[in-house]
Amino acid sequence: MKITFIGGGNMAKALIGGLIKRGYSPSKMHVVEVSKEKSAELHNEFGVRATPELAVAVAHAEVLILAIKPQQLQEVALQLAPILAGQLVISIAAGIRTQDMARWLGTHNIVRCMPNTPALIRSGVTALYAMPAVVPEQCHRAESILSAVGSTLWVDDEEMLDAVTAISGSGPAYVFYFIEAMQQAAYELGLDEAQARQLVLDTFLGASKLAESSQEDVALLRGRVTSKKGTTEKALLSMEASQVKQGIVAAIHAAAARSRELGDELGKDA
Ligand SMILES: NC(=O)C1=CN([C@@H]2O[C@H](COP(=O)(O)OP(=O)(O)OC[C@H]3O[C@@H](n4cnc5c(N)ncnc54)[C@H](OP(=O)(O)O)[C@@H]3O)[C@@H](O)[C@H]2O)C=CC1
Ligand SMILES: O=C(O)[C@@H]1CCC=N1
Repeated sequence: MKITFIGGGNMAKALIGGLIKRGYSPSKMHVVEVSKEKSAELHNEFGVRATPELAVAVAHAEVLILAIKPQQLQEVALQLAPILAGQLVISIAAGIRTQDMARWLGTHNIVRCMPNTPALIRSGVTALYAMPAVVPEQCHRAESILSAVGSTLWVDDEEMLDAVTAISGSGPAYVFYFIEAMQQAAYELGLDEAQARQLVLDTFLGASKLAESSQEDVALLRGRVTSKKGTTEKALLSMEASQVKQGIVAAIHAAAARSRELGDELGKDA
């Protein structure tokens, strides 16, 4: 399957890197990227062809992946409209709704999805939504691309993609933020960089694997760490006092609201 990415930034790189690790041939992937430096990087790092020319890269593709910023999408879609030739269009852009893309692109053959950057190591998770006109074979195509770089799920209500964006699309950043905080504490407590890295990352990996393998609620797993009058209890009380959980929940609501807002703001015709 020949895939053309439009936009060769962070998320396109994560998908391309993951697909190559899965065995996709770089020769089957094109990238349309305006920046010469980024194009050279893409070629050197992944061996894919990167060009600023839309027409040639689109003509060769069976699937187009829109990986530009939401603010760039309308302009690119309007350029694509006259040169599309029945290709499946997959958008990974936050917020932008399929009905708006369909109007700009002149096709309903659109799958909107929300991947995340762990796709680079084939540990991503992607939620997908297909416009009603997309035939099962094309849905399968989209799923096969995204499932090559991690797990996938379908949502039948497009609005749920705003929630997905806030949870798993942006989610790696929240996890990295928590890791940064734990590393900072580790340094302050006298551990060196290598020790802090090992202790923090293995704790995240171990706790995630335990939660995944367990049938029990994570609150119960947390309870097993928390000895009466012990250290964890002290830490969790401190987090409660600082309203850490409420802060995280509020932050995720803010991200979902921003996704909806992007759709409202950028979905209007310029
Ligand atoms: N980063 C993430 O974790 C995730 C991002 N997404 C979505 O993926 C999309 C891309 O995000 P991300 O990779 O982070 O953004 P980036 O800014 O890293 O990538 C977008 C790239 O597209 C280039 N570009 C701009 N205009 C054009 C054009 N007309 N033709 C071709 N290329 C162009 C940009 O160049 P320049 O910088 O010069 O403008 C940039 O290199 C967004 O819509 C985002 O919502 C979805 C899931 C997760
Ligand atoms: O921050 C953003 O808007 C994008 C969408 C999800 C992750 N990054």
